[in-house]
Amino acid sequence: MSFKPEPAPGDAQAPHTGVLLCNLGTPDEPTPSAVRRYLAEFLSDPRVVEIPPLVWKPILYGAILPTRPSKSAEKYRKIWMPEGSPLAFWTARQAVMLRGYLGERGHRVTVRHAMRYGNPSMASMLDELKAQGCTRVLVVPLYPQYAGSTTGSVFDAVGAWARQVRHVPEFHFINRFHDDPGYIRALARQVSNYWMSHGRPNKLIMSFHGVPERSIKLGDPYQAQCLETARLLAERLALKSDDFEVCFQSRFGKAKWLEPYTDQTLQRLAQQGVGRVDVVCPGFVCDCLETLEEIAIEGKETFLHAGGQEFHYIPCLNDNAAWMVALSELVQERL
Ligand SMILES: C=CC1=C(C)c2cc3[nH]c(cc4nc(cc5[nH]c(cc1n2)c(C)c5CCC(=O)O)C(CCC(=O)O)=C4C)c(C)c3C=C
Ligand SMILES: [Fe+2]
Ligand SMILES: [Fe+2]
Repeated sequence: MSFKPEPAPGDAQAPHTGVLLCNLGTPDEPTPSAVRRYLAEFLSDPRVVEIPPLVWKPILYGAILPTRPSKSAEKYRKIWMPEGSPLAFWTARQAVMLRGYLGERGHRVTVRHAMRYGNPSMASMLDELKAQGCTRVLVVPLYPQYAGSTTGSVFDAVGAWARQVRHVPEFHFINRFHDDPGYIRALARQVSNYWMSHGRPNKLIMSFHGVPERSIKLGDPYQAQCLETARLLAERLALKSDDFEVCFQSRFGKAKWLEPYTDQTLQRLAQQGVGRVDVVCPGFVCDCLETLEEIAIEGKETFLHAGGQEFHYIPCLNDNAAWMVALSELVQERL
C-alpha cells in the first residue's frame, strides 16, 4: 500500500525553475594568498582585460600578482565582516530573501547564488540546480548596467558549463535592469531615507564603477546605461542639474577609463568650497570593497583633505525592502 502525496503547489507538471543570482566574486579570506587566487582568476578573464594573452600574462604574473594581493588584502581587512566578505554576505542574503519573496507564489522555484570568480562557483551552483531537477534556469547577473566585462562574462561562464552537459536546461537571462522602475524607486528610497535621518548634502555624487574608455568605443552600452540610471534617479528625487554629479571610480591599469574620475571630482568639489557631499553607488546592489573601502574610507579622506567639511556615504541597496520587491518582480516577470 502506498500513499499518493498531495500535489505540490504549482503542480508536478509545471517546469521546475532555478533562479541563479550571480555576482562578481570576492576572496575567501582577507589574506594575500586568498586575494592572489581570486585576482589570478578574475584578471585572466579575457572579458575583463582585453589585452592579448601573450602580452598580458607576463604583466599579470610578473608585476601584478607579486605585489597587488598584499595591498588589496590590507584593504579587505578594513571592511571584512564577522560573517565574511561584504559582497559575499549581501549576495547570499539577497538570495535567501528572494526565496522568501517568491516562496508564497506557489511556483516550483529554487533560488541559489553564485560568484563569477571564486566561491560558490557558477559551475557548482548550475550542477546543483540541475541535480535538483531544474529544467529551466533564469540567470540574474546582479549588475543593473550591462558591461561585457561583468554581465557578458557571466553568460560566458554559463556557456562554458553547458558545453560539458548533455541535456542543457532552458536558459533565460536578465541582460540589464538599469531603467527598471522598481530598481529606480528602491534607489530613490535608499537616498531619501538616508536624507531623512542625516539631512541633505550640497551635492549628491553618483559614482559608478568605471570601464576602459576603449570598451565603449567598441560598442559596450555600459556608459549610456549608467547615465540613464543617474538621470532617472535624479528625476525621481526631483534634483536640479547642479544638485548632483555623475562620476566613475575604481580605475585599473594605465589606459584611459571613463571620466570624470570619482577621486578627482571629490577633490575639485572640495576645492570649489562645496561643504558637504553624499556619495551613492547605484551600479552596485551589494556593498563591497569598491564602496566600503574605496568610497567610504578613501573617498572620504580625499574630500576632507582637500578642504571639504562633511562626507557621507549612502549604503548600497543590500537588503532594502523596496529593492527585494523590485528584484522579485524582475524574476517573477520571467517565471
Ligand atoms: C559594478 C560593475 C563592475 C564593473 C563594470 C567592473 C569592471 C572592472 N573591474 C576591474 C578590476 C577590479 N575590480 C575589482 C573589484 C570589484 N569590481 C566590482 C564590480 C565591477 N567591476 C566589484 C563589485 C568589486 C568588489 C569585489 C569585492 O571583493 O568586494 C578588483 C579587485 C580588488 C582590487 O584588488 O582592487 C579589480 C582588480 C576591471 C579591470 C574591470 C573592467 C574592465
Ligand atoms: Fe571591478
Ligand atoms: Fe578599487
